Amino acid sequence: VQMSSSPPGSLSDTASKAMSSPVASPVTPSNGVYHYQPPFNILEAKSHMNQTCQAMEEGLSLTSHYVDVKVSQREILCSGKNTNKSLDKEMVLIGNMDQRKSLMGCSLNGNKCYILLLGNTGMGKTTLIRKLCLDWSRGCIPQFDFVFLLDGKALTLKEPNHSLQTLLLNSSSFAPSCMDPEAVYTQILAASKRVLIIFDGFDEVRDYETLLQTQEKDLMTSLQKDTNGQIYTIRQLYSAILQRVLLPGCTLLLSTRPRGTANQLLRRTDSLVEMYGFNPKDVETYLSRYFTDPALRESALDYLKKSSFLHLLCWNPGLCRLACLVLEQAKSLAELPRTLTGLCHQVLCQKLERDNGITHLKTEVQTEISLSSLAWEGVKANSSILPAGRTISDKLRALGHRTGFNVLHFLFLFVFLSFSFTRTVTDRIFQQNLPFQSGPKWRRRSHREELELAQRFTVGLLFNNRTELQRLHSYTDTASRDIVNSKQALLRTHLESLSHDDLSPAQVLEACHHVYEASFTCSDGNVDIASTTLVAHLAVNLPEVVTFHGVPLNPSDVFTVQNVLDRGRSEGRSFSLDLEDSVLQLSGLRALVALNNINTYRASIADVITLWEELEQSGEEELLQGSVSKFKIHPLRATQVCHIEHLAKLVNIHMQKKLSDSSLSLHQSLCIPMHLLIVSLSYFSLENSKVGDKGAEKLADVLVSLCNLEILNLSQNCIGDQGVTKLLPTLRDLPKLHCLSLYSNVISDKGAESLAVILPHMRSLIELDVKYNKLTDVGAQSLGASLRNCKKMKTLRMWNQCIPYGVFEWLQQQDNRIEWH
Ligand SMILES: Nc1ncnc2c1ncn2[C@@H]1O[C@H](COP(=O)(O)OP(=O)(O)OP(=O)(O)O)[C@@H](O)[C@H]1O
Repeated sequence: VQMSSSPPGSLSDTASKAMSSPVASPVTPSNGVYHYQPPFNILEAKSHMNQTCQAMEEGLSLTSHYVDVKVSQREILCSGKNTNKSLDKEMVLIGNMDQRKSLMGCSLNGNKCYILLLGNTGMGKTTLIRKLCLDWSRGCIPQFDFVFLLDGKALTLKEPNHSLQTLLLNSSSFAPSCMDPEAVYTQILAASKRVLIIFDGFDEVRDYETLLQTQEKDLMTSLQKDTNGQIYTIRQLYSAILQRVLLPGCTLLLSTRPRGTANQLLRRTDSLVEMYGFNPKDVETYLSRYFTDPALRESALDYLKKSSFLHLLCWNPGLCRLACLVLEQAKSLAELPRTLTGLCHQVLCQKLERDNGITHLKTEVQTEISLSSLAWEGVKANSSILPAGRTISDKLRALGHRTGFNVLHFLFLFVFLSFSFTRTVTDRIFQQNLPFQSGPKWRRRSHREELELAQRFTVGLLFNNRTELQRLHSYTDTASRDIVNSKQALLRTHLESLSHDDLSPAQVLEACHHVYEASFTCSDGNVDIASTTLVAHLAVNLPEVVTFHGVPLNPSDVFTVQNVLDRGRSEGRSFSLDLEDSVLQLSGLRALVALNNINTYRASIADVITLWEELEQSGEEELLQGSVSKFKIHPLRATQVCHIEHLAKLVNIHMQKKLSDSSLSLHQSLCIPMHLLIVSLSYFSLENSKVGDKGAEKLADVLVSLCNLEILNLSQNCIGDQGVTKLLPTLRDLPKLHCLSLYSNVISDKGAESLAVILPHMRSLIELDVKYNKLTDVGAQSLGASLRNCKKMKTLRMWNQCIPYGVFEWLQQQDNRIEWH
């Protein structure tokens, strides 16, 4: 990740060598030019940071194991209409090809003051942040003299015992001891532009949202005054930093998982950066760093490539690390886990066995509170933190640490869930916590990644090998069999009674995962018949159009979906797939499109074209032909200007009858279905897509081909007179266009006059909307006059504040055939 444009061996390092003692002012005038003077011994702070940030986890260090991942900048769509913004929706979802284009590295160039780093569990946010700190300590980010890494988990500390000074100098990743904290603090305040504060460890966006809520006025005034000796809670201080009450000039970097609503946060954020995990090459790099012995490395890589699902799970760096742990021990390919549950189960057993933990754990369970009830309490409270008020022995706590719950959240959950098949989890509680529940409580909770993972593990474990399960608790064989049997039956009834047509796209994906975990977790290779009927049941009952619209599909998601759809083939089913806004990799798109029981599919046009090009290059004619003929764009939902460009490219392919300029052959036959799809398009909406005048010009080229277009919605797009003038000749030639919306653009009288000239030639037009543009009475009257020659026109929406009501009434009297709004 390129964090800065300046070379290592930076200004601040050089300067700091010369300035090892604190100076009174960081900025001193000399000859009228201000030279920045670093305030204290930066080298000492950097050396401390270097040590604290190096270690990733047991035996791994950033220097030896870090894989340079790319991050992607995402656009924020602020329509301003939605008061309860969900982060997932408000960020512009981009297809794989656009994603690649935006892999440009995260530039902390000082202009971006509020940066949000997004990524799901295990995607490497903390690791990236540590690398950033390490880079700073090595002088690669010279624009910051102070970097403070603050822990989100500290929010749970309720006691008011910090001032800003002690928070930064004692509770962050900063130097362990400061010779003259007062002086350093003064420097920090005076040079807040050279301060980077990083918040890591919050579970989700919601945590930040709550910190942005308005605080009491007295408290804010007191914080602003920053009176010496005054102390606050961590929450108050975090909140004041995020609300720019404290250190207003500093740069903020917040890391979080992307779930939850983020109304206020999105408004403040300057830059949104997302982590996409490892690509196949990164996985190889990781393995080659993890396995230093060449023979071991080769066999691990070979095993991994042969275990499809495990290989795909490595897309998540956290899971890649777990995969390496099992690869390290695997003696044969057959031993490798085939599900997420299997992977976590093996890692857990490995860790427990190494620490001789099973014995401890069994004793603990018998003498202490039951771990299973703790697990369910945690899941029910949506928390991975051990429930407060419970007395948990130090031994158990230490075991939790050893098994990695501080490192990998889900592993921790797994430890506890392994015990959920005990009597303390009654059938009623078990049923209440099964997936796909409805009701307001669940609507809120169902967004929780932890809960979904817990449910997935539960299903996987239930169908796991009995002896494996028994390794983790001390029940007798019969008792454990009864418990598992009764819970398996409950789960089966639950899954089979689902109304599949009512499942949301995300729930369909979850269902695919559940049945996959149930079918393939069992490590002895004996696939349980009951669990495979779950796959068949889902495949038979899925609706004909399976949509994952707007649900990002990672490589392992694609695998489980493919598993169910493919099973549908043997059950005589075929499907239409909606993969629009599913942000899936090309390999995933290819895998799904290649299924021969897929009738049609929709996906990002740019990704689809790239797939075709790849198939053409690799000479896979049959697959190319299939993927062209199955592709469907109708009804087209274009929401960004780049979608117009992609559509233009598609039209171009159709016109030229070849995929690219370098294509040798024409694909006459391949172009026919595409041609039909494009020209059959009747509805085209680009509402609120920042089209602008430039986009309008590109759009005009595309619209030429859409001769069946009936409805065109271009509302809220900043299209002005120039843009509308470019569009008009094309609009005039669309023979079927009966509804045109240019609502809420910036068209003024000049544009309205051009429109008035063209209107009588748009013979099918029935409804025109130019409401909330910049027309005055002049433009309104031009349009009004033109309407007399528009035979079919029935409705004109044109009102805005600049048109006097009298003009409106007058127009109405002139032509009462038209409905005026
Ligand atoms: N770039 C990387 N290079 C090497 N290993 C990585 C990288 N990113 C992540 N990892 C591995 O994945 C593990 C999980 O990563 P990390 O803790 O940074 O994820 P996270 O996004 O912060 O997760 P959470 O949201 O659960 O806190 C790390 O402990 C490390 O082993």
